[in-house]
Amino acid sequence: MTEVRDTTSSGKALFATREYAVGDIILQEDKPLAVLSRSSFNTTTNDPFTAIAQAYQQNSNQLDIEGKLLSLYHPQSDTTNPAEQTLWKNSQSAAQNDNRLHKVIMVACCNSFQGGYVYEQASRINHSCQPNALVNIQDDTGALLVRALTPIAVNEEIVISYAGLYLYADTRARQHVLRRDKYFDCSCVRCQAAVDPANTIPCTSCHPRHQSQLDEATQYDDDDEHPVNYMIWKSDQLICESCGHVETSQSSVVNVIHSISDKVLQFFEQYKQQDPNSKTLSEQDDNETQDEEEEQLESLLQEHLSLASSVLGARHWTTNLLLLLYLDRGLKQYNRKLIFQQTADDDMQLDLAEHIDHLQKITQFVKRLQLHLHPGHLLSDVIVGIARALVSLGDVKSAQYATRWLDHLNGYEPFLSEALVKVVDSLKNAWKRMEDDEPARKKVKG
Ligand SMILES: C[S@@+](CC[C@H](N)C(=O)[O-])C[C@H]1O[C@@H](n2cnc3c(N)ncnc32)[C@H](O)[C@@H]1O
Repeated sequence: MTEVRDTTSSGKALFATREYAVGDIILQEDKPLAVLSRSSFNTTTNDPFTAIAQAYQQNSNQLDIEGKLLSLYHPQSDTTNPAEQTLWKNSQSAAQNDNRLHKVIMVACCNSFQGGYVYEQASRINHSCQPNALVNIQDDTGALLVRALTPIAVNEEIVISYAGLYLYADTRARQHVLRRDKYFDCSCVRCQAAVDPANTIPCTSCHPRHQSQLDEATQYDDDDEHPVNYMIWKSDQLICESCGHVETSQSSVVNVIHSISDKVLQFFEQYKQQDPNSKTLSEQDDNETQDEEEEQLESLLQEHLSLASSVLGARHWTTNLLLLLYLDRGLKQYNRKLIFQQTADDDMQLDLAEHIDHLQKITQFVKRLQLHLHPGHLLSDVIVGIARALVSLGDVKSAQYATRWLDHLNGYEPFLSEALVKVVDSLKNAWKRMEDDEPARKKVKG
């Protein structure tokens, strides 16, 4: 049960009128009000604003929904917000002097979910970098469910993340992406907090750099006898938690952090566009070109990961999100190899040990952010990937270890697809099946 109310800083918003526990359904909309995206209709342009205009004009119930669409949020002509001014200006020519169409385009830009879906109620839900709810949309029908990610009290605002993977980035990067892609300046609690744990680097005084590079022990931070001292971003400066050394926002260190963060952000965009999994069938290249692109992308990923970890260290968001992409790719390659080889050879076992080490590091990073979100929110796919790879080794011990990893997903079941819940259950029980089969296997071997 929810209600739309006005707020002082972010327009209208959706509020809870009863308590919700984690996993409860807050809102359900069986179909969207409109689908306004390039892929939804037969659009013939590369300009995203013209694509929205074409999609709208081809929408058969255009006249019935126009009133409802125009009542959704869109910038006014006198807006003083630079991001909204840009949206206003850049979308104007696509509307070809049709004021209503211009507003529809802006409504789509400010309110649509992935796939171009715009909803009557869900499009009233504001963004927060500390969300308490998660939206799930069925690809084919556009049916939408909003579930509570954290316990929600009566009169609490329902907030979701519009930031995708960047939810786990630092404040500067999140704000940049939201301004660029969603046209607003985020005023959420996390953006206003003094401390930004995603922007953490080894202390520049305790760990002097050689040609701006960290030594390997500091970079990997896995030697318990020589712990690394970290600087945390607090109220506009980096402060060492151990020696008290300070780097102000004007220091060259901060410039370096910004320039690497910008480079990584650019790389993420390139990765999103080139990743074969995110391309539609008509966009996919032939096998040879695909292999070349894959190789290039992989070496670029490695290059960026090595830059981030050697300069910004193991706890910085750039290192951890790049590591997550690397892990995801590694697990997919592992599974592909397994299909051809049936059993994992020594090299694959070493790869798997490295993947597990990476997953441990990213899990620690997520905990340090203190977002009050379940680790499954970022890591469910890779946790299942690791468990699948462990079970494929075929021995009881590895399968038991897989179960321990899958236990990290306890409590996150309402957010997993039905198919994935089945996979998780079957992987969790794999060691019991192996144990039952063990005498028979030993007999065959003997
Ligand atoms: C999908 S609408 C959400 C509902 C909207 N507030 C309304 O009045 O209908 C998205 C717009 O809400 C505002 N908004 C959402 N989250 C915000 C936030 N964290 N900080 C500031 N503005 C926000 C921005 O104007 C954004 O373009």
